[in-house]
Amino acid sequence: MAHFKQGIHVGLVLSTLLLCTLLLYSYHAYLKLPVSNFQMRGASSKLVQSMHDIAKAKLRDTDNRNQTNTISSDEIAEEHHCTPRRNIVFFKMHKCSSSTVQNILFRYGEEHKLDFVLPKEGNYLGNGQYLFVRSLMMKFPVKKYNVLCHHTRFNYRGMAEVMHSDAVYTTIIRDPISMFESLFTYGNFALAYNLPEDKALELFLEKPEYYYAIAHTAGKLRVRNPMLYDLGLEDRSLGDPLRIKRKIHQMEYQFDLVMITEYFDESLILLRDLFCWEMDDIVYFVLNARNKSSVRAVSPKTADNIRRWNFGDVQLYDAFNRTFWKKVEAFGHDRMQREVAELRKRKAYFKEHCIADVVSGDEGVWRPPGIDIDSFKLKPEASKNKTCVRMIQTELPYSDHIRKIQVQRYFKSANQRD
Ligand SMILES: Nc1ncnc2c1ncn2[C@@H]1O[C@H](COP(=O)(O)OS(=O)(=O)O)[C@@H](OP(=O)(O)O)[C@H]1O
Repeated sequence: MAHFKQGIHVGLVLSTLLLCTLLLYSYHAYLKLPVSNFQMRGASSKLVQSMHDIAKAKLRDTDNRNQTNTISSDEIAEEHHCTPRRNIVFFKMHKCSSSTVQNILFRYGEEHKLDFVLPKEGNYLGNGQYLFVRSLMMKFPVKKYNVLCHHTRFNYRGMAEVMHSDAVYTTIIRDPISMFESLFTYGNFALAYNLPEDKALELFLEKPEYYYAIAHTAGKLRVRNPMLYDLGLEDRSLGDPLRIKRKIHQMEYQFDLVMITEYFDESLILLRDLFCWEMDDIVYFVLNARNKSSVRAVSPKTADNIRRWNFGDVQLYDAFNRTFWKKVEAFGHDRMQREVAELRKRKAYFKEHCIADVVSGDEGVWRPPGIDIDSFKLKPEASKNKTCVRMIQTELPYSDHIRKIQVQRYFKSANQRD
């Protein structure tokens, strides 16, 4: 009996020791886990971001969002250095300063001879209603493409099929109030709903369900939660709180960076950090801005109505605003201030050297009837400077140019090239 008790005692001591060892081991393993983006600081941010990227790439490759992925140290070491990103999806969100970002990508892609996913003509992959699928694009003899940055409806699977597996996914969103007003006015929804132009927005928002039903039948207009619509949320889910929540949650995994129009320069600094690009790669002039005379004032009541009707976009904006500021915090507020100041200095430099004048309603710049768009006139000496010329080039002519050089690259023999 005494032996038996002693045996139990020894057994208990041994199992306690084993348990302690296991606990210590797990704690050690826990400490080695990647910290969240929120905790990132300065130089370490790229490493953690890379780990995050690898984890996301794995998530995508396995296409199993519930699976837990382990990251090997080899993978981390390989990703530790900063290599400029050339495989990029920029989901071009309507009326969210996306033409300005697209121009940055056009310039970088042209300079580095990257392969773009291109519409067969014009600037839309599809007609704005279809989710992206490869049949909407021009075919080139390449297995995968580098950059996708034209208007379409977001479809992660469809895009992943044509993009490299390490592509970074980005987009931009805007305050739902100014976004909706811009979309409504620029899109001339007054005409579509047969409403008097000067009160169309207010009248639409008095009976949005009624007008939405008309739009729905016509299957044409993105008038409810337009950002979520662009992001691929099905029409029938645009008023469904649960599906909206799920969509936003899914986006947290699918996008590496969601920029914010209201913090455009800060957004570009985060983009530059993610892409590992030079400061001059992200300089820009604001493109596709309406002249003030074409912008409608929004009263507080109308603003409330816009928010109520577009509650999904409001949730989207709020969620990614929080994510955005966590990223800024991780990046470092001081560093952000310094880099924004540097970007603005470079912008001022290019403005001084390139721009003679800002004009409104230029015939050469596409604009909807009745809307004036601001555009730029170059200084005579800048008209031969490629950077200046490209920086002011609007979406349609620049898309044509990119299409032309890509066709030349793949389909025309050397002696046919001009
Ligand atoms: N840098 C920067 N900062 C703030 N706002 C900016 C910027 N660049 C463009 N914009 C505004 O974005 C609107 C145009 O958006 P898009 O280019 O996405 O429009 S489009 O869908 O391609 O037609 C358009 O908004 P509205 O003028 O209100 O229509 C532009 O003024």
